Amino acid sequence: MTTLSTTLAKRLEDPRLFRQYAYVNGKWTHGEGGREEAVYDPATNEAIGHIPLLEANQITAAVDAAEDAFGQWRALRADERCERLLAWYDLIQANREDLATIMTLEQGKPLPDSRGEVQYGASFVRWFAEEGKRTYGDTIPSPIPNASLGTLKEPVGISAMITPWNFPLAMITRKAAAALAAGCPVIIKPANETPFSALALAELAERAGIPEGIFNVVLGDPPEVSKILCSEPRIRALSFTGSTRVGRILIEQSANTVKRLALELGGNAPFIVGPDMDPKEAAYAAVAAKFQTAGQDCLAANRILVHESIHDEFVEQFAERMSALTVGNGLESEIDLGPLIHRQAVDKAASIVDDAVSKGATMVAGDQSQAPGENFFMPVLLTNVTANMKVWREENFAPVAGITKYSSDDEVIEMANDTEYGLAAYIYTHDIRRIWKLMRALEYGMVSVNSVKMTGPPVPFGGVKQSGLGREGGATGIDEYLETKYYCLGALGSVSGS
Ligand SMILES: NC(=O)c1ccc[n+]([C@@H]2O[C@H](COP(=O)([O-])OP(=O)(O)OC[C@H]3O[C@@H](n4cnc5c(N)ncnc54)[C@H](O)[C@@H]3O)[C@@H](O)[C@H]2O)c1
Ligand SMILES: N[C@@H](CC=O)C(=O)O
Repeated sequence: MTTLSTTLAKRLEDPRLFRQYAYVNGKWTHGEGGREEAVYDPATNEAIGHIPLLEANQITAAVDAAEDAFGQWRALRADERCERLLAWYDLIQANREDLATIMTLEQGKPLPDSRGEVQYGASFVRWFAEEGKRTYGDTIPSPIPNASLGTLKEPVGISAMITPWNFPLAMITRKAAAALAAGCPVIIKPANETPFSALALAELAERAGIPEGIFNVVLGDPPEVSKILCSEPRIRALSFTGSTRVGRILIEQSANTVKRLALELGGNAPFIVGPDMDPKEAAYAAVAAKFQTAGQDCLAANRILVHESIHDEFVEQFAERMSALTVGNGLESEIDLGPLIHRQAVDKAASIVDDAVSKGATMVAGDQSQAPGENFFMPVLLTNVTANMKVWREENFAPVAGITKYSSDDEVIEMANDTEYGLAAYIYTHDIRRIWKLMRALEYGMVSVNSVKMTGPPVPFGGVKQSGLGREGGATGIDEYLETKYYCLGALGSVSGS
């Protein structure tokens, strides 16, 4: 196994947070078959470390460990699990600068954004630590004589989590904290592009006193590992965040074991600007909603739909604001957009732009000769975007903004819903009737009105249509990891009120 890369060694206050092993049953584990994979800093293409690719029997060993540990963990009182989770939360906070550095090195996002994600990720741990104490069952008025009926909430069992590279920490904590609080052991398979944030979380979970076997991070060839996790009958729940393409594969692979599935999949968010809006205010908001994480965000404004009466002024303001965005290595200061995750993402972005231009879109800005490195993509602004273009149909996951004109509310509703996706939508207008009409008509799991920011621990995060199943966070996020057990206590004698 390679030693710490010099870049990381120099930058971390606590180098033990940088682990190049899987974490199974409380032990740092190498691959028994000797296979490993390099992890690269997308800004420089420098290898920052290596991860082992585990063999099938090692993944099964993680399930064995989780099975052995489950009984003790579920038997803890909810407030005892809460204490462990709060200790984990405190450790994440105490190490936030190192966690942010690791994230920027493996993911590329600017350091202030990484700090924001660490904070965001930690907030789910605190939220679910508390929610675990409120997993109430019900009392049911009995239709059966002399019986008492009700429900208990019980942990679903071993829960597997497969997570993406764009939010390498928060997409783990939003799932794992809920499962742990509910009393479930977790087996996490992070994206191979960004494993080190997950492994740092494992190190901190161990320090927080989360017992061996309860928090596992497995690494390997993604299709190989996912297939084992999906077909393993002892794993009762699978929570996945990633593309709709892979989500569909996991649904199929989980069919034989009839797992509980929570799927947070792709988005294709419309950003609707009403005729009453100040074009500058709306354009600045649209730039913020489009370019976070260099456009590699499931909530990114993928299709910007602007009323014809303010379209030209909006485009002008958008272009001006966009031209002020700085692109560079996320470790440097004053950077707005880091690199894309790898070269294939750059090629995909370029092909989406080429497709749009070949079908009649106008490229207002986006000179790629200015890109500061191989994996960077300069922000692009396209106008005259139409529904036959990839930039409309696909989640572009890149800093490519496409603007389309519309003329009426009914037209924009139809345009916005013209997609298989249904994660998030933005509406910018101050007209209350329009707000209400659009909000009700949009086929999306989340609608944000006059606000770019829409997420946080109390929010039921999730999509409709092919953007997923279930909700993460909020008052119901923990339910993904709980079973409802109904009970009927009969022959109680005549108890008044039973
Ligand atoms: N809805 C949400 O909350 C949310 C949040 C973040 C990202 N996303 C989505 O994630 C996608 C981007 O992330 P990504 O590129 O990492 O997604 P991805 O689907 O390629 O990968 C996600 C995870 O699946 C694994 N994987 C990849 N191929 C696999 C296969 N054939 N079989 C099994 N597992 C496989 C990856 O290793 C990774 O761990 C976007 O579509 C984005 O919208 C959604
Ligand atoms: N930005 C999302 C993650 C999607 O990529 C979130 O806030 O959870």
